[in-house]
Order: sequence, then structure tokens, then C-alpha cells
Amino acid sequence: MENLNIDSGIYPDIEPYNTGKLKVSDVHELYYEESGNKDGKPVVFLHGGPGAGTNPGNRCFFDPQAYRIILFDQRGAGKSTPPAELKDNTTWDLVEDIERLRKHLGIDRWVVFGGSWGSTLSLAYSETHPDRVKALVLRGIFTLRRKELIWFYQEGASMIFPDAWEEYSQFIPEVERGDLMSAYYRRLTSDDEQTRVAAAKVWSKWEMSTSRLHVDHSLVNKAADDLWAQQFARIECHFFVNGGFLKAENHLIQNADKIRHIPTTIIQGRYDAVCPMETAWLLHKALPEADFHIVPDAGHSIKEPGISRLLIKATDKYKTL
Ligand SMILES: CNCC(=O)c1nnc(C(C)(C)C)o1
Repeated sequence: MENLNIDSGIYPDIEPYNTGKLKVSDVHELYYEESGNKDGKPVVFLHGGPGAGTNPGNRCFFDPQAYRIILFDQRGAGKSTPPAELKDNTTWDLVEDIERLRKHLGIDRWVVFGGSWGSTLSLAYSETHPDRVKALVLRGIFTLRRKELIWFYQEGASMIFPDAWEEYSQFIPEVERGDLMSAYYRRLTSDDEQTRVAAAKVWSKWEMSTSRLHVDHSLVNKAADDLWAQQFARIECHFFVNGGFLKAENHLIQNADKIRHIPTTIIQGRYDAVCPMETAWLLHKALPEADFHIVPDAGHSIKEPGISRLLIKATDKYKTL
């Protein structure tokens, strides 16, 4: 763990040595970047949301001397264009985008790292292209089962965070509160920009207020950014009202047998209120060979210290593959 930043448990900030844009459809163009060692072991970072986009801190979970670190913003997220675009934006489009990027960069196989929605996409990608995945590092497991979505957006997490829930639920008129995801989707896809922005900020603030064991106000403040909030909320809600475009309710766990041979580490906060631990437990049962870590004092976020330290241990473990 040379040159590890002991305080935060992650590697020091670095800048990309290469950035680029990749046209992946008639509509979408993706932003991607490479950092660390250009001759190192390739790893791809799959961000959350969907729609959250990447940030420079994502580079710091990998030893820059060992890894060729690849970040990209998924369709409509971050610096990819057009921002917040929902056309041609499904799980399976994103899975094939990962393959397009891999081929564009001349990579044969790579380590795949993803948390939250990034864990969802990591599972969908590795189950579709298992021969391209050297190892999996998964955090805050999210498989978009109906009960997971209902827990966070209709009733469940609301009992742990009734304070933050009040603003999220009361933004929608009482007559529409029986299906909050649909109610928000109508507003997030409105022709009126003010309506879209207002709904996006409230939707995003709910998630940012509940992602940490102890509220991180710098995270909550992200929801105040008009563009980021629309990218995050519109794309998330679009995927959720469509059940993640998955082929069955429990598709990803049911197909886990396709990836049992892949070296895998699962890391889950015990008190993850966004993606409760039951899903990680089910994945652990479906992948008995995987390393499984419950972090006793953590919530959902990659920034939880106990989660960050275990993520680094996992990427250090896989850098010799
Ligand atoms: C339901 N969304 C889960 C997810 O992917 C996610 N949760 N928080 C985040 C960020 C903190 C990265 C925005 O992403």
C-alpha cells in the first residue's frame, strides 16, 4: 500500500494523462479519461445514480503506479452529451458502451469497480461479457428489484429519515403520493424547465441526505446544482420507472452463476439506508466464493471510511492479476 494517503485511506489526488469523447450512438457521446500508469493493469470505474457522473476523487481508489485507471461518464451524465438525455438510455445501451470503450482503448480484459448503481451495471456487464472481466469490486449492492425501489422512494427509508423524507414526499400533492416515482417522473420530464429543475433538486436532496451514516452537507449541497440535479434525478427516475430495463424482477441475482468464477469482493455498509444490506446478502449467497465484508459503522457512500479502506484493500489485491 505504498504512497497511501493514511488519513483518508485512499491514494492521493491525480490528474488524467489522457481524456477523450467517444460517440456511441446517433444521440450520445461519452466523456472518458485515463490516469495512473498507461502501461498498468486496466480498471474501469462505473459510477452510481444512474446519472451521478464521475469526479476526480474516483481516481483515488486505485494505486496509480499499478493501474491504468479509466473513468467515463455514462449516457447523459457528467461531461457526456447531451446532458440528462433519456433517449436511447437503458441498462443494455450502457453495457454495450462499456464494450465500445474497451475496444476503443485497445483493452482485452479489465478489473471492473462499481458501487450502488455502479454495482448494478457491473453485474449486468460482467454477466453479459464474463470473459472480459478480470475481477469485480462491488460496493453498496443495488439490483433494482421492485422492493428495493419501493424501500427508498415510496416507504421504508422514510422511517429512518422522517425529517429528510418530509420535503421529498410533500413536494408532491397528496393525491399523487401513492406512486411517488411516477409523480416525480411526470415533473422530471415536463416541458417546463422550472418544473424539471424544482423536482430534480428535491429528488436529489433526498438521496444526498441519506447516503452517509452521518449527514455530509457537502454531499447534500450537490443537489443545489441545477444541471447535476437534472442529470441525476431524470436519469435515475427514468431507469427506476422502467425497472432498470431488466429482463426479470431478480435478473441480476438469478444470473450470478455466470460470474461465480470471477474473483470478486463485495463491500456493504450495515446501515446503508439507500441500498439496504439484504441485497448484498443475497448476492453473497449467490456468489459464495466472493470476499464479503459488512462494514459495521457505515452507511451507503463510497466515502464512509470503513468502506473506503476495504475498497483500497480490494483494488490492491487485484492489481497483480
Ligand atoms: C439509488 N441510487 C443509488 C446510487 O447509485 C447512488 N447513491 N448515491 C450516489 C452518489 C453519492 C454517487 C450520487 O449514487
